[in-house]
Amino acid sequence: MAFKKEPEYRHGTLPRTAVVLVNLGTPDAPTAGAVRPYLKEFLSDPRVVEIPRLVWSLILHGIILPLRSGKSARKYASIWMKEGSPLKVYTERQAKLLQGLLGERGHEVKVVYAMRYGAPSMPQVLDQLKTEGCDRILVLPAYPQYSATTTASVFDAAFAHYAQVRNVPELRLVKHYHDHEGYIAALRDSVLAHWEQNGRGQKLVMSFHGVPKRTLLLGDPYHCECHKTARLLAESLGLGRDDYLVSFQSRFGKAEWLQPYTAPTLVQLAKQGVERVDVMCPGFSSDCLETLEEISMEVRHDFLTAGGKEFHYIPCLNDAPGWIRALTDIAEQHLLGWPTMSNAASREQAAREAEVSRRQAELMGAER
Ligand SMILES: C=CC1=C(C)c2cc3[nH]c(cc4nc(cc5[nH]c(cc1n2)c(C)c5CCC(=O)O)C(CCC(=O)O)=C4C)c(C)c3C=C
Ligand SMILES: [Fe+2]
Ligand SMILES: [Fe+2]
Repeated sequence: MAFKKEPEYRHGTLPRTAVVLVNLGTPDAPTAGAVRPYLKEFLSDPRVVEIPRLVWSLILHGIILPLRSGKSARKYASIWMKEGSPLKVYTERQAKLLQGLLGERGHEVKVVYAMRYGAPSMPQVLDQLKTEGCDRILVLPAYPQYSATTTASVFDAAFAHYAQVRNVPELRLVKHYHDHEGYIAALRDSVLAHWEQNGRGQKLVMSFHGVPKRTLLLGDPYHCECHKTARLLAESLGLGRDDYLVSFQSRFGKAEWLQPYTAPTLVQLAKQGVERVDVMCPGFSSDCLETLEEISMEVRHDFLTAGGKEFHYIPCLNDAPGWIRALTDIAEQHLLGWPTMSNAASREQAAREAEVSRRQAELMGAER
């Protein structure tokens, strides 16, 4: 295969380091016509559905896409914001705010966002950074917990893109931050703020996106990382073992997924006489279809129908200032060792280096 010709970029253009915040992706519009190609791209990823390709292709094109696109579009329509899909709106805001805070901390870094599926696509964004002369790239997936279905797929897309590039940039990847103190503190603060405003429920339910149970048996650490996040958050809130629950949502298909499942868990709580629950989704850094529609609408309905009285949904971290600080800390910790200081600082460093070179040259002259 032929590697592409290198673009002519503007040498000396700052910054040369970029952070790419990558989220899952979302359709461009809440219509069947826009949802279908998005689902096709997403569900064709072998990291997401581990079924022999030919069999899966028949199921996907024959059953899933025709049946699900319209149904899914109606759900998207129920949560669409005037600026667009919540997932994209919040991811874009996070990238802007991260850019601002890294700048305030003296880093000369460009922050952009990309989507694993849909737009703006990773190849498009990584190509753009190349033409701008960025040769150090930090890929920061928006997923706190590592899973092969999500995080590894983002890494695959970066590797696949650079496999076609002649002059590959330095590349760093953030694998996870499920136990990062800033992330846990931001979650804790969001719960405390909610309790302060609305009072406190009998149980705090932490619902994470599910994955097939088979992936856990094959060694994916996702399940473990979700439980660690939950334990650390519970500890930081001073909760006892009976005060909170971990569950897994968004099951897809007939196979067994991680248990317990969120919706049946809430129905069971209602039937046991639990009147008020607080529900949060710590694995999603932005609100999206799976939180706003599935949890805050569908599961709320299930709980109330089963006899529950009050269902409080605690929003995701979205653009909360504490979360942006944590995200900035995470990025900063991974940028360590890369020359990202501001122009002023790098000019000072350049002046110091020039002085050292001048002295060395003098010494070499003296030795001759
Ligand atoms: C088919 C298997 C799926 C796996 C495995 C899976 C893992 C997984 N997903 C997220 C985060 C999100 N998923 C979202 C939507 C979504 N997820 C699946 C399927 C799987 N996810 C589908 C088919 C959809 C589309 C919506 C639908 O038709 O039901 C979203 C929301 C996107 C949005 O636009 O708002 C997120 C976010 C994680 C974290 C994860 C594994 C850990
Ligand atoms: Fe999903
Ligand atoms: Fe869902």
